[in-house]
Parts: sequence; C-alpha cells; structure tokens
Amino acid sequence: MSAVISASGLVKAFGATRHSKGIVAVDNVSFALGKGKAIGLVGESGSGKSTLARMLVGLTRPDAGTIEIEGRVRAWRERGRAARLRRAKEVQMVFQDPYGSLDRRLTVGAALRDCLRRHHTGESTAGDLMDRVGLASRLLDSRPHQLSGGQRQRVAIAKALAVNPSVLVLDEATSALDVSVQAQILALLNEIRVTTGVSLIFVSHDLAVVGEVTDTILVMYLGKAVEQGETADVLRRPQHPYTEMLLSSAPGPDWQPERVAELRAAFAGEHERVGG
Ligand SMILES: Nc1ncnc2c1ncn2[C@@H]1O[C@H](COP(=O)(O)OP(=O)(O)OP(=O)(O)O)[C@@H](O)[C@H]1O
Repeated sequence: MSAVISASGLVKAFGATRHSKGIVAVDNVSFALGKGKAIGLVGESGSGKSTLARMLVGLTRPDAGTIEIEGRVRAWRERGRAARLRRAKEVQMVFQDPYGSLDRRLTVGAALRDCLRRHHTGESTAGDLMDRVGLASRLLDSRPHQLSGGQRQRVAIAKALAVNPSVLVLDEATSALDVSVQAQILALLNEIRVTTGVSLIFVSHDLAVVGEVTDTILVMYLGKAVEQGETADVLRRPQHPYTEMLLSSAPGPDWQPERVAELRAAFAGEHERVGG
C-alpha cells in the first residue's frame, strides 16, 4: 500500500523540564493510511488522540518522529503563507463544535467563497460544495446560528472540502449530534470518501461509531498505540484488554457493566506493573 499519510515514531510531551518528562501525550505512535481509506483513532479522554490529530494537521509540532504526506516529509521549519496553504491542502480538520471553525458573522456562502478564493480550488462553486454535502443552496444566505447542528457540521465539511485536501481529520465530529443525525453525517463522509478518494481519520472515544466507517483502527491508551489492526478483527477479536474494555463500555445489547468494571481494574493493574 502506498500511503497518502504516514506517521513514524511520533512523540509529543507537555511541560517537560530537565528533571521530568512531563506529560507524554503521544508516545512513539506510527501508522500509515492509503488513498481513500479510513482509520479510527480511538481511546478515552486524555489518551492523546487530539494531540496526535493536531500534529497530523500541522497545528502542533512533534518532539520526535516524522509525518509523510503524499511522499513528502513535513518540514516544520517552513513558515509563511505558502507553507500554510500547502499544509491546508494536505490535511483538513473538522471539529466537534463547528462554531469553532465557522465565523458567526459570515453567511455560509461568504465563508465557502472565501475558502475557494484563498485556495484557488479549480472550478468548484459554493453551490457545488453545498450539493456535495447534501445542503440546499438556499442555505447559502444563512448564518451558522440559523442552522441545525447537523447542517452546521455539513457546512464545516464543505469548507474542508473546498480546499480539496488529501486527508480529512474528523475530531469527534459527530459526537455532539443526535444518533440519527450522526448516522447521516457518517454516511455522507463515507460517500465523499468513495467519490473523491479523500482519506479519512476519525478521532473518537466511541469504538462502535468508528467501527461502522473505518478500514483500520488504532487504539490509544496514555499516549501509546496499544492495538492496531483491521477494524473487523479489532472489534471481533480485540488483542488488548484495554480495547476489550472500550468495546464493553459501549452500551449495546451485550453490555455488561460488571465486566467493564472488572476489565478496568485488570487493565489498571497491568498498566501499573508495566509502568512501574
Ligand atoms: N496544550 C497542552 N498542555 C498541557 N497538557 C496537554 C496539552 N494538550 C494535551 N495535554 C495533555 O496531554 C494528554 C492527552 O491529551 P489529548 O487531548 O491529546 O487526549 P484526548 O484523547 O484527545 O482526550 P480528549 O478526548 O479529552 O481531548 C492529557 O493528559 C492532556 O491533559
């Protein structure tokens, strides 16, 4: 598989001093993702998923390791507008709260046209982008607060697509939505992946959601990738007790709260032994 994006030995620590390593948010994580493929980065709060995602997008510089996109190693020294625009074309990110990426004062149309202009992306119009994310073009005159949560997230996806990126990172992008809206957005993302060949990275605490839409899964715990594999294998035969715990904590027909508590205790014990 020739990878569209690959990470090798990524490390990021916060608050390190001469005497302490600080918090190692991402600890030697590697993975590769092919064109048009989808990977899920899963783990509980604090496991390092967002820090990893921020490094992939270019918002946070790793302490060690490399990121290669379309065969080109990301050079962190490069600053300025050209480097920023190139990084934007490489990887786009959609956040949980679309208010974070949408200007409240701009209409949807103005925001999309602004993106298209800045990135000189071919022939697409704001109307085309609306079409691609399943929104009626009459909403081009709306402002973010006039839209539903699902519509706002569609606009955030349209803005990301305006740049025509190789990779789209979705950081808990459907977590705040109702289950049925969540399913619609996931279906939309899957369709976009098939039609455009964009590669998708789903960052989520929810293994069940990620399981629906990914080819592979990387499970993170305390900054480390504790398990990585084909989605079907990871869901059916988890190799690591932490993955098993994440799977059992997703409330479903087979949910057993006692088993979750048991696994959590067992895993904490194991981790102490490894860590100590
Ligand atoms: N800017 C920062 N300064 C200091 N510590 C940070 C910073 N960003 C993240 N951390 C720490 O790094 C660890 C990993 O955080 P991160 O946000 O990447 O995890 P996460 O899995 O995405 O969790 P969440 O879903 O809650 O965002 C946590 O212990 C967090 O407190």
